[in-house]
Amino acid sequence: METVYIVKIGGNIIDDAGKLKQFLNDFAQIPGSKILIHGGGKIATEISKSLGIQPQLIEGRRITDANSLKVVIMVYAGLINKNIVAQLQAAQCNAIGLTGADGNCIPAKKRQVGAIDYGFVGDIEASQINVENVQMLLQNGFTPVFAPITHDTTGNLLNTNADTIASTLAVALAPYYNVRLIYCFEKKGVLRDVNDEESLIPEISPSTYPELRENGVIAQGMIPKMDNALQALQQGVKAVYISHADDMLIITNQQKPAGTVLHL
Ligand SMILES: Nc1ncnc2c1ncn2[C@@H]1O[C@H](COP(=O)(O)OP(=O)(O)O)[C@@H](O)[C@H]1O
Ligand SMILES: CC(=O)N[C@@H](CCC(=O)OP(=O)(O)O)C(=O)O
Repeated sequence: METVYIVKIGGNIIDDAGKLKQFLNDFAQIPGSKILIHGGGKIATEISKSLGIQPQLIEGRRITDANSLKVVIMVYAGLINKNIVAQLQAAQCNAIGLTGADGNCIPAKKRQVGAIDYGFVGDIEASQINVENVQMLLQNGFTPVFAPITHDTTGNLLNTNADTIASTLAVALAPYYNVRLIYCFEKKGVLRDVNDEESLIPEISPSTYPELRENGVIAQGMIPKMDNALQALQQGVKAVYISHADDMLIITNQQKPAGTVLHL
């Protein structure tokens, strides 16, 4: 089976022009088929505030009202996605920027109102992803770059967590490729003390995760990341890492572990 690296890059790296450039130059050096999924929550939060729209997040997930939706579409599908594509092109990586609506790659369902009304947030399923369209791009030498925006197939765009897009895409491609999923961010990996870079937890499994979550070691944005990462592993993705953006090439090009490795 051909290997595909699916890499997710988060808001704290995207927010720093120097770090983003370094990361994209590294990403361009990954050999073979690869897909990039980017977030950008931090920038959306800043731009929302500058427009007088107060952002609201619960456990790393954004409450997306009509005005917030306009902001995230502009920021994720426009500003961030197109800047990333241009920089990858400059690094000789034939990137093509997409939302889930493009080529109907990632259809979604608007989240039902439960205890919390998340607004215009899209939930996605691996079985609904149009794998053939993604494969067609990979087979023709393109590197898809997905923004965290999906659509409901009736004309409405929706906001979907970027970590979830990465894991769901990874699961959808798992029957066809040796999929290796890497969540890159600004810390060494999952840390026992979020302020101590030396406190890396090298391995996490479904049996060790609940305790880490209950005692608050894993909090905020790390909760959806861990939930998604473990689900991907349980659904056929061959390897999942949560690592520093600077360590990505250790995994992809040197084929050594880095950061936190998830295992069953
Ligand atoms: N145990 C932990 N180890 C590392 N980061 C953690 C941990 N618990 C919470 N976090 C937080 O999770 C954040 C990463 O998730 P998120 O905010 O979604 O960022 P990104 O989109 O950049 O990946 C870190 O910046 C950190 O503040
Ligand atoms: C529904 C939802 O939460 N969507 C996320 C999408 C962006 C994202 O995931 O960005 P990071 O990876 O940088 O956190 C949001 O708007 O914050």
